[in-house]
Amino acid sequence: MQDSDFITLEKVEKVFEVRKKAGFLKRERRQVRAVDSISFTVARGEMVGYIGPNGAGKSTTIKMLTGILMPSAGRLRVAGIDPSRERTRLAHRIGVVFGQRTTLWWDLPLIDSYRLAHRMYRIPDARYRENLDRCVELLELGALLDVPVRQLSLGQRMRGDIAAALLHDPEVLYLDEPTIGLDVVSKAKVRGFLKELNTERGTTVLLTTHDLQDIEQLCSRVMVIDHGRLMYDGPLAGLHEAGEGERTLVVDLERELPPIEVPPCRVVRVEGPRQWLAFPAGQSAAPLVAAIAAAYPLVDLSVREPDIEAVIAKMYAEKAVS
Ligand SMILES: Nc1ncnc2c1ncn2[C@@H]1O[C@H](COP(=O)(O)OP(=O)(O)OP(=O)(O)O)[C@@H](O)[C@H]1O
Repeated sequence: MQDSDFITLEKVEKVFEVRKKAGFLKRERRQVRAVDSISFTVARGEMVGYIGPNGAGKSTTIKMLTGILMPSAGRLRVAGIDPSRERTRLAHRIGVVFGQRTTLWWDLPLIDSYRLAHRMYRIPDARYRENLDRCVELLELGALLDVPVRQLSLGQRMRGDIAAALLHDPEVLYLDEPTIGLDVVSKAKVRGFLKELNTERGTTVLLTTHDLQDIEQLCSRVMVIDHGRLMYDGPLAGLHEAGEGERTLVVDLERELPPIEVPPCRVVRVEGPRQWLAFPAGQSAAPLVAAIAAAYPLVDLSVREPDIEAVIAKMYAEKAVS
């Protein structure tokens, strides 16, 4: 294994057999192809976004990469290890964070979950101390260590979960929606920490998210999966181009007025004094904001990023036309 193919998938498939009720006593068998012949490699130290609509096959891929699920076909290696055959050996080299679920002990103080990880992974004492101190400092967990996990806010718990996944120095970190439900400040903290982890420690990160800003701020490369197939693999800028992504200016005027006319903005919605203006994602908002402020009685304004679903939907629409 070389550093360039630290994670390797070759025509990986996962087919689930599901039984569906088809009458009073009858059940029909049906196959769901959750992952359909996916191939990619991730180099050591890369930080890659893995995105797609609900049910696209993201979690199934991550579960195969951790060894929880066995592929139905294809070849898969993480750090030279076949995950489903050597799950325990791999566990010492990877960390996993699921945004919607916690691996922490709900009723116990946060520090107890870390002590457990210390023993479970047989982390040498000095290494454990060093990693814990570092996480506590960078993730601002100092005041939270003695608080039972159930009393933590979502953002605090997420930071606690990330620390738990890193105490054993994993070379690979899988993050499934690490910023879901977090406020702006918590999101910034989590992103800042992940960026530092990647640059300072060279940790390889695979990130699943619905938040395009996570990708924008963290990943130089993004993969899009839909219906189990890899639809795009490249830089985020290219995805915007492929999807002709648009951002939206939400403008509050002093009073109700006819639709704003500032090209290339396109008014997509009007509600009383509030108007929504779409503009190309690649374009800077600053000159548009200045033009609107000069010509209209502006009270407030914000910029909304396109969500992943919108970008992907556009990408398909473009493909269908061409
Ligand atoms: N254990 C299972 N048994 C049967 N079908 C499954 C199972 N796990 C996943 N699936 C199906 O496989 C497909 C892919 O699911 P997966 O959870 O990987 O998607 P996802 O991209 O992670 O979606 P989300 O963003 O909603 O988490 C879906 O159609 C799902 O219903």
